[in-house]
Amino acid sequence: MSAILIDGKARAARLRAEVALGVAEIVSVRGRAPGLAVVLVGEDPASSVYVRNKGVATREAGMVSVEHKLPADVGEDALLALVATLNADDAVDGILVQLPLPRHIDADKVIAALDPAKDVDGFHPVNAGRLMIGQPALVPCTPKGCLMLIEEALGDLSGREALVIGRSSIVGKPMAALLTAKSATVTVAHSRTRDLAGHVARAEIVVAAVGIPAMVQGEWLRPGACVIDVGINRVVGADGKGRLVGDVDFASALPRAGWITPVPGGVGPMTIACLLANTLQAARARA
Ligand SMILES: Nc1nc2c(c(=O)[nH]1)N[C@@H](CN(C=O)c1ccc(C(=O)N[C@@H](CCC(=O)O)C(=O)O)cc1)CN2
Repeated sequence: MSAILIDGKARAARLRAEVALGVAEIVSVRGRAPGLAVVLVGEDPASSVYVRNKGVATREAGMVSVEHKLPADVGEDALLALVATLNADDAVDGILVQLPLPRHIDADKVIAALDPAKDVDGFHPVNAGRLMIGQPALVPCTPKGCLMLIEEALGDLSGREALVIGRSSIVGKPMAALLTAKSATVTVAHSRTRDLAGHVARAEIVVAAVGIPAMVQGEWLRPGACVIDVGINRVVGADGKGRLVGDVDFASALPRAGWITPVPGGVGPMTIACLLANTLQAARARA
């Protein structure tokens, strides 16, 4: 048996089309398209690509995208001043500061300076707290997209055994909160977890977000599990060419899983589609 491949690109395209319809509606009511401000500090090649792709997707959905590119040595104060300006700008419905930031900048301080109502990444402590206590919030894009893919594969998640591998504020923790809100029984594994293979073997849902290439072995999986691979790891193959691999060993997982996301083409496209959905949500709330 071979797992069903979860097509994140196709699901993301559907979500983007839904967002575009919502944008047209808000434009007809409010007379102005939602505006997203994206801040990029430095010239990290991957971040530059993500920011460019976000700009393209935002405009394709009918929204306004404004990119602010700052040099890698920009001071924290200057970045905080830009955030304050964007917070106060009525044409800006959503603000996103691309991560990672250079080491001399305190990312937590910058995120905390965002207006929570414009925090379309869902990283602000107010949004993180609301998610934890089950109140309406802007939810981080990657786990939001993962949940959509899981629900589409499995339907009702109530009582399902879920394992989230990784406890970052961007993916692991919000993912665990979202699955808990759907009444799944959630375990969070991390670098200190003993017997990771044993936890994986019990899980009907595995979300791998550790950033270690092919760490999760297919033989560990419970047969038929729904495997969501958040990892985007650049490795050099035996042929000397660079390629992307996830946190799950795809070749060994494919015959054992029930559903699996590929890398690329799984979770990644959902991240950007959910950013558009969050920007529309923020614009609606502000309208
Ligand atoms: N402020 C934020 N910073 C970062 C986030 C985020 O959600 N907000 N997430 C990641 C990067 N990221 C978006 O910013 C992102 C990563 C990957 C993809 C994607 O579509 N990946 C493709 C492969 C792309 C490639 O070839 O490199 C895929 O998986 O199919 C989109 C967005 C960290 N920073």
